[in-house]
Amino acid sequence: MIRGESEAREFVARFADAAAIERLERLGDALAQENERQNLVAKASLDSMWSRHFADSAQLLDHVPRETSGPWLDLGTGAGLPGLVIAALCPDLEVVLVESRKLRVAWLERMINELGLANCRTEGGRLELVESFPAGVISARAFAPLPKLLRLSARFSTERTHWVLPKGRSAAQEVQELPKTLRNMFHVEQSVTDSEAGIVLGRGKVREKQ
Ligand SMILES: C[S@@+](CC[C@H](N)C(=O)[O-])C[C@H]1O[C@@H](n2cnc3c(N)ncnc32)[C@H](O)[C@@H]1O
Repeated sequence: MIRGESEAREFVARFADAAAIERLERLGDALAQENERQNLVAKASLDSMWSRHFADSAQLLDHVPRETSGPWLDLGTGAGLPGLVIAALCPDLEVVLVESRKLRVAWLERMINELGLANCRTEGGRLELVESFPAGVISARAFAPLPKLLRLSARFSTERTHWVLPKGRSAAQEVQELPKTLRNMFHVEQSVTDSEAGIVLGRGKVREKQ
């Protein structure tokens, strides 16, 4: 379990080179500033940016095989979590950020430009209106209850899709409440940033009609 900001930095550094860590430093500074204009993350979390946000996002990489090809589809990216952090850490991986709120989309696009993330793009608008494509990975943090999340994103999944869904303290219960066929597809691993939080993990195609 990660305790404190310096452990969180060390944890994130496992996944990336110095240039990527520098990108996250810049992202952290910009996020703190932007948070004064729009409410991107809880104010109280700004002092623990690395543990609450960056390590919390980066840990998803431990659940996706290195050879996985993209695109990595992040639903309801908001402040950039986890999708923008993943894009900053993995410049060779194509990452698509879906976000419906205009101000947040503008923030994400500004950061993609400022950090020079040629591997990352936004789909500004509601997920329901985004044209389907086969996603290598689907992630979503604090986006929607699991049944709704799966219903809205099923059409992007294939037999090869990895699902990495940080779900906080409700993870096990949300999986338990899924219909049996879906329940068998998913399991929960403990988060390294919060001992009571879980990440819902799975592989494969979710049918659009459940
Ligand atoms: C609670 S925030 C979480 C943001 C970020 N993932 C995080 O963990 O900090 C949920 C985000 O999903 C976006 N959102 C909600 N419904 C959406 C939809 N149908 N399509 C695209 N974005 C959506 C919201 O605008 C919001 O930014």
